[in-house]
Amino acid sequence: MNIKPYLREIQYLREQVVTKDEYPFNISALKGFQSLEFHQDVTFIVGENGAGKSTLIEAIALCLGLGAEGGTKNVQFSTHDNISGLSSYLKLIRGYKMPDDYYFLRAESFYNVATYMEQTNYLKGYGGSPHLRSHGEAFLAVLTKKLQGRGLYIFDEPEAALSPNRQMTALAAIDNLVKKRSQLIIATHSPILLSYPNSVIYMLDDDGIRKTSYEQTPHYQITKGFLNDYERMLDILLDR
Ligand SMILES: Nc1ncnc2c1ncn2[C@@H]1O[C@H](COP(=O)(O)OP(=O)(O)OP(=O)(O)O)[C@@H](O)[C@H]1O
Repeated sequence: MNIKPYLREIQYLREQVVTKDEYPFNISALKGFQSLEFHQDVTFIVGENGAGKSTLIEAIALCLGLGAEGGTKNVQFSTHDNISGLSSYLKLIRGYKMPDDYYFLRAESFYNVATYMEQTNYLKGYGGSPHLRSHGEAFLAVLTKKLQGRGLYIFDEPEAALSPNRQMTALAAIDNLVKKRSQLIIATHSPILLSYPNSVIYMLDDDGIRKTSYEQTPHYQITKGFLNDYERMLDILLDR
């Protein structure tokens, strides 16, 4: 029996927002946004820097009861006071089964989570202190050791510390988690991760949030264009 998706949809209660001209409600991509349906395996959120991916991903994580800086549900701390109010206006539509496991892997604050895990001496599943590994090694240890499957996992730029080779390792780790009945929601800039087939890709831009295909993403097109003819691209970019 298929127990997924754990999370079916989010709905944005925009009509209840009073301060529509303030962050995060003034983000262009959110202006016409009403709801977003999740894929039972992987949902990708993409968009240009500043499009609002982290804001949306953080709000989904907060609605699920995860801490803003990441980690498991037990990790609840904040090193700074810049959490957006978006989560108060999101309604989660869940599936009929709850996941057994939750994790929010957030590249920008992973260091803080690692410090917190060390201070609280709770390193179970991490295979030792993340601080005693490279940034990329520590990320991969979360994907391959900490996450147990049957989980709902939220990742924000998991590729941040990974070489292209290790991004392919991460892709295989994501597939392994899907095969262990997990559902993942991933904000990414990685054309390697985005190739994952059992997925939907949502693009955030000034026109809103829309579904797109892998080959239509700028990530695919720009990377392909650059690598296919990097000398010509360098001529243009460097004006030579
Ligand atoms: N705490 C904040 N207060 C005010 N504006 C903010 C805050 N955090 C982010 N913003 C703005 O909101 C917009 C969306 O930011 P967000 O971090 O969600 O983008 P992103 O798509 O995740 O970008 P990136 O790919 O660079 O991580 C940006 O214009 C950003 O400057």
